Amino acid sequence: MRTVVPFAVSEPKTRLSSVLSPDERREFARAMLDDVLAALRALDREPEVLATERVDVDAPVTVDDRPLDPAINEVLETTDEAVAVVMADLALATPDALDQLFSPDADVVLAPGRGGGTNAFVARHPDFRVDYHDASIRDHRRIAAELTDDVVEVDSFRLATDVDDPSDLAEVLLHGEGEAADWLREAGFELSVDDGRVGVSR
Ligand SMILES: Nc1nc2c(ncn2[C@@H]2O[C@H](COP(=O)(O)OP(=O)(O)OP(=O)(O)O)[C@@H](O)[C@H]2O)c(=O)[nH]1
Ligand SMILES: C[C@H](OP(=O)(O)O)C(=O)O
Repeated sequence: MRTVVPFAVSEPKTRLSSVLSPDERREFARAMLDDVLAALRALDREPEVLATERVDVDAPVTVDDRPLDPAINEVLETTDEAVAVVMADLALATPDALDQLFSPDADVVLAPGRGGGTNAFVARHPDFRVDYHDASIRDHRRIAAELTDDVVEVDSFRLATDVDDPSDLAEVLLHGEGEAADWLREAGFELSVDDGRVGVSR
């Protein structure tokens, strides 16, 4: 099985622009990527990074500057074995959580994200293709169902938590166990609880 981690290098996490500078977004995105790669390696996976431009990471890198759909679909079209795709912003992903993605021996395994995305998947069916963005889990459920009945969805808080918006940073401080949580603390972020509302302050 190929394990692919897509990574936007130059302008990542624009939805965090209100709380992080461009350089901070690059650093934070990189910390989350490193956490995801480490969690995959702890499962004896050999992740490869599908990056929008050259990047110096401790993993094989394929550069493809096209958007996610054509880049990932080319991997699916040209690979004669199962493919796993795990997003680089799953800052809560642990080996145990990721094991829920790899353990089911189904034609397609989907890990939905809060807000409707598709945070990870495993495709053993050779004709599965991706259609990311705009609540993509709906599209991927349809695409998989058109191919096979053998589809499993992962119910995992950790795999469902991708870091898109400033409100997600609280989850990283609460539950993150890797570099991304450390990076936030070193950048001066703290958890804030005000009248039951949880957020971050800096
Ligand atoms: N290779 C590749 N990876 C991408 C691309 N767009 C997003 N990604 C990665 O896919 C993951 C999920 O995508 P998003 O949550 O949209 O990440 P993002 O584009 O950095 O975030 P926003 O700018 O806030 O939309 C992130 O870890 C990105 O690094 C792309 O066009 N190509
Ligand atoms: C890539 C995209 O991420 P989102 O924009 O939903 O965070 C998706 O999962 O379809």
